[in-house]
Amino acid sequence: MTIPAAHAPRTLYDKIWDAHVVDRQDDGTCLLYIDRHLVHEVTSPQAFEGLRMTGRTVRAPERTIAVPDHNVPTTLDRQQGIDNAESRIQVDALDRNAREFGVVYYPVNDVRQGIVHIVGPEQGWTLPGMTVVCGDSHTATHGAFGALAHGIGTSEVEHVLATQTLIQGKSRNMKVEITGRLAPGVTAKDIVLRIIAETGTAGGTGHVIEYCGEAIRNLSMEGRMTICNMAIEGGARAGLIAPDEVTFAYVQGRPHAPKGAQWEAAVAWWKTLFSDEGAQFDKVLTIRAEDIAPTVTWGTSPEDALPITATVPAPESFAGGKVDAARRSLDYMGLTAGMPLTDIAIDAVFIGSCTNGRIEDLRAAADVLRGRRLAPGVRGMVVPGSGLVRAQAEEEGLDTVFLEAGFEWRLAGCSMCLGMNPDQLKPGERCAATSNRNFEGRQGYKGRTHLMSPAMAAAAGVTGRLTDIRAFAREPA
Ligand SMILES: CC(C)[C@H](C(=O)O)[C@@H](O)C(=O)O
Ligand code: SF4
Repeated sequence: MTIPAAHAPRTLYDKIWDAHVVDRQDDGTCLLYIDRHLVHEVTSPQAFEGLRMTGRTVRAPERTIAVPDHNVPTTLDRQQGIDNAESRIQVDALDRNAREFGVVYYPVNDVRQGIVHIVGPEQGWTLPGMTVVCGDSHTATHGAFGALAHGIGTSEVEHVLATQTLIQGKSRNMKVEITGRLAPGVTAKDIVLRIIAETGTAGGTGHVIEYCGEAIRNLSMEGRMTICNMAIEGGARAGLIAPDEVTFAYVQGRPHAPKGAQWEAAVAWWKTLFSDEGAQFDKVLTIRAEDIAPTVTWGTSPEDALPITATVPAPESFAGGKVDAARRSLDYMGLTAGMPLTDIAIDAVFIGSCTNGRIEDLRAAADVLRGRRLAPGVRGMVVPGSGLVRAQAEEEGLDTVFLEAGFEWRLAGCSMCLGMNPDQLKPGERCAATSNRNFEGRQGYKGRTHLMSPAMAAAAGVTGRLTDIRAFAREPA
């Protein structure tokens, strides 16, 4: 029996896509309606300039949300302004553009300012079933709500500003299922590092990944955002998680979430947003949660990830082109094959970013640090993902825990995730980081990055070495 097209089982991705098609060309290319356009200062100046030069306006300013994050200083004196000219020009341009074009705007001195991917969900701009775009690759984060969230380039930013639509070809469907339950000490970050270690950074190329399975269902929204945030590091166009009661509870009551009868109607629709029984995926990966260990990266690509109990791999153990890449990675990272990962000494700890800069991440780090101190010679920085995350942490006394442990307690921004502001590693410095990219120079010229969960980064700070949180948790503070 052939199932009529209208009733053919569809994936979550298919459903959101279909609901947003404005126009379809013969070759399948579509014009999609965009529900939310998030804007930061790095990828928007030319786009606004393009509008200005052609006398156009922003089509839907009430759906356009601007916030500076990459270049802002995170020190308490940041109202004094930005020293670096390039950074200052970008932040000033956003300020001028946001006001001139009348978009929603959280300036640097607003308590709601923060990393764009933390602010969107926090304010209730990001909702299930929406299309969300931003001139930023980690827009995938918003997929945690069951929203189709794409990173776009600057010319596309201009197109969306002007038309509230985006030209897109449809990606293929990929399913990543995490069955069973996570062991103690294992977090969303470990799941996603493990996934990328298995698929490689190109494994998701041309696909939208839907993450599902018991271990995903059991994650908080914070954990789900950590997973979707790194979909892009696995090469995918976007990551998605079907919305459920956890999602609705997170969204309800947020400033821009629907209210009253609109809320009821919205939830009724959101409940239809899941992949139908029998829906076809082009690619499937299944991992047992029980098999996932606390995971860290050893190299200069997010796929260079291993359980903390492993040793630094020998380049010859890889196949093809990866042999040279691994050799170069080890050289850059200053590591020797065969060395236990837990022998790697660190100089710095960075807790923050759109991957792990939310309140739960800060709580997890503080739980490890309570009554403990950074190892001698190790410097640490906690950078909340938004002003509201910072305020919440202070209400819970987490700032005191961090300060007593010897960490700096900063204002919100991207900070040392990519060091576009003064928060950078010095050449040769090695950092336990909760961010998402360990590329050469990512956190500062010749800086060395090991990616891991907030609890693992905190534990590394205390011992001065990469540390297995499971063994650490048994030691008295
Ligand atoms: C600056 C911006 C365009 C970039 C991105 O697209 O991801 C940044 O956020 C990053 O994480 O490298
Ligand atoms: S926190 Fe890092 S990954 Fe996230 S948007 Fe900022 S620079 Fe990009």
